[in-house]
Amino acid sequence: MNRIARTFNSLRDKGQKALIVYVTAGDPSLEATAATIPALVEAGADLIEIGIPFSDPLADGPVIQAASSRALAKGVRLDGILKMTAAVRERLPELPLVFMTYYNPVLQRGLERFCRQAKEAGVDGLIVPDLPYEESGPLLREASAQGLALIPLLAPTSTEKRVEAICSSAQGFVYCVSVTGVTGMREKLDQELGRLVQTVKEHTSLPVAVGFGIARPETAAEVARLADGVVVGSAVVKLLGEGAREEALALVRSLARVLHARCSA
Ligand SMILES: O=P(O)(O)OC[C@@H](O)[C@@H](O)c1c[nH]c2ccccc12
Repeated sequence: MNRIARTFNSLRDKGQKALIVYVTAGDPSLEATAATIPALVEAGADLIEIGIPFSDPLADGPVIQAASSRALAKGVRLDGILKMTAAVRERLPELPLVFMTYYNPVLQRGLERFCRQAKEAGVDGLIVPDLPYEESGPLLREASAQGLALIPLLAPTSTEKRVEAICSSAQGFVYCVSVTGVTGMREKLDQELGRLVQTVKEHTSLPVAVGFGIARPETAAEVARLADGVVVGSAVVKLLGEGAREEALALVRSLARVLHARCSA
């Protein structure tokens, strides 16, 4: 069993939900990211999503866009990110690590080489938001060959037919986007979220995580009633970007507290 499955299984056995935390690699520096990830885990993160900064992050809102620009301006590139990831992996052998990358950096490196190098660095899965399911075959093959999970994204606007098709080739977990739009903090979740998670659960036995717009423990608790995990990005990235590291860790602790409270669902 791989680290992603092991983590979700052991949380489920304890009646807990997964806290997935996203960080942009290299903001403010790769050294800082390498030090922040263990601190986030110590604060309660169960899985870390490492964002590879990209110049046209079309699925990202202002907070993560700004973090990506800052990292790129500092000269953060894929080779450095792979090295940083390998160092984190060495420190935290059991932590599930997922790369969030747009398709361009993958294509530039070459699908086979990208997947091999990610695997060598200790990565467990990939999220590629701008790769349409219809065109995901080649990457799915290379990722599978390396034992990397290609984690799909589904939105409240996805039709049931599409949910079914995407679930049939999904690996790791299924990422449900809670709102249509870009990443970022929001006050309210989409009314359709419950229906989407339900439909996904009818088509796969993989864990389901929900992300986009979750910033507060109250919202996380609401989502945890529906899904197996919650993804939090912008809220943490914003605080880290402001140099408010202690506040970022406090936020993660407060999210972990509600998600790791034993629930009966
Ligand atoms: O930032 P938010 O709203 O908390 O959403 C999580 C998100 O940041 C992370 O999963 C992510 C960052 N960039 C992405 C692009 C596509 C899908 C997901 C992501």
